[in-house]
Amino acid sequence: MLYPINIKLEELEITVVGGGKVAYRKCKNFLHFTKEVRVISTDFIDAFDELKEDIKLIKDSYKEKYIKNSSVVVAATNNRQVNKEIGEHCRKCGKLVNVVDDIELSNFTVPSYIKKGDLLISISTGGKSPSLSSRIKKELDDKYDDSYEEYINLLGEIRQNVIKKYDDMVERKKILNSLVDLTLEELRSEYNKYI
Ligand SMILES: C[C@@]1(CC(=O)O)c2cc3[nH]c(cc4nc(cc5[nH]c(cc(n2)[C@H]1CCC(=O)O)[C@@](C)(CC(=O)O)[C@@H]5CCC(=O)O)C(CC(=O)O)=C4CCC(=O)O)c(CCC(=O)O)c3CC(=O)O
Ligand SMILES: NC(=O)C1=CN([C@@H]2O[C@H](COP(=O)(O)OP(=O)(O)OC[C@H]3O[C@@H](n4cnc5c(N)ncnc54)[C@H](O)[C@@H]3O)[C@@H](O)[C@H]2O)C=CC1
Repeated sequence: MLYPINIKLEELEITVVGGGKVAYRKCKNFLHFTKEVRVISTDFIDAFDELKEDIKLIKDSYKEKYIKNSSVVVAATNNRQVNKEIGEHCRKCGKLVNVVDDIELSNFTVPSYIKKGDLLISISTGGKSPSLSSRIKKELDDKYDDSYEEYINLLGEIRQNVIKKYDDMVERKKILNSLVDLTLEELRSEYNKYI
């Protein structure tokens, strides 16, 4: 069973090996959370053109030297043997590695997720059904709409003030717990009470 963590990617070198549909999806996801991704592949699908500002493309077949300084690696070629070699090498070096055709060799996987401002909900099935992860994501996307971005920003601002104003932990917790019962409209109108 894999442990969920939220990780700061900006400080890490990320390399995706492969230039097909799966590699493209992984790159796009990374770029929601960091500024630059390196991609090594013998060929790239055209979709990579739209990412070219934010990715560093290296057109070559995989070589160990390309991932020497990478902390996060995705093995996404269509060659099982190459993916396996990357996975085994990374595991030996203590790198984080996602082998897209071998969950056993991976020490991380990529969940489905929705992101509304700072709200992040991720879904995984332990590799049993990526299609189900994707389905659940669509269901949650309807429930947690774009208004959550503002809602969470308001909650965050109010929380900082409540922490400053109330020293009593019990009272503080009671207020913070009750704020999430309010709708966005209610929160907007109660905002001044706390600021
Ligand atoms: C283990 C994992 C490793 C990893 O890649 O991280 C993995 C592995 C594999 N996926 C395969 C197939 C498909 N993957 C998708 C889609 C997604 N796959 C994603 C994650 C994961 N996929 C990780 C586990 C996640 C979990 O625990 O649920 C998502 C969530 C995130 C992302 O990749 O961005 C993204 C949904 C994005 C979204 O909508 O949000 C679809 C759907 C489609 O394309 O329509 C299909 C075809 C239908 C099907 O198989 O269900 C195959 C078989 C390939 C073959 O047939 O040979 C393997 C290899 C194997 O199973 O060994
Ligand atoms: N984890 C996931 O979400 C999913 C995983 N898969 C698996 O992912 C693999 C890749 O799928 P696609 O992207 O659709 O394949 P694809 O055929 O579109 O792309 C494969 C890419 O790998 C590159 N490549 C091949 N050998 C290479 C090497 N030695 N060095 C560098 N680059 C190399 C090719 O140039 C090509 O760009 C499939 O084998 C499949 O088993 C498939 C669907 C979903």
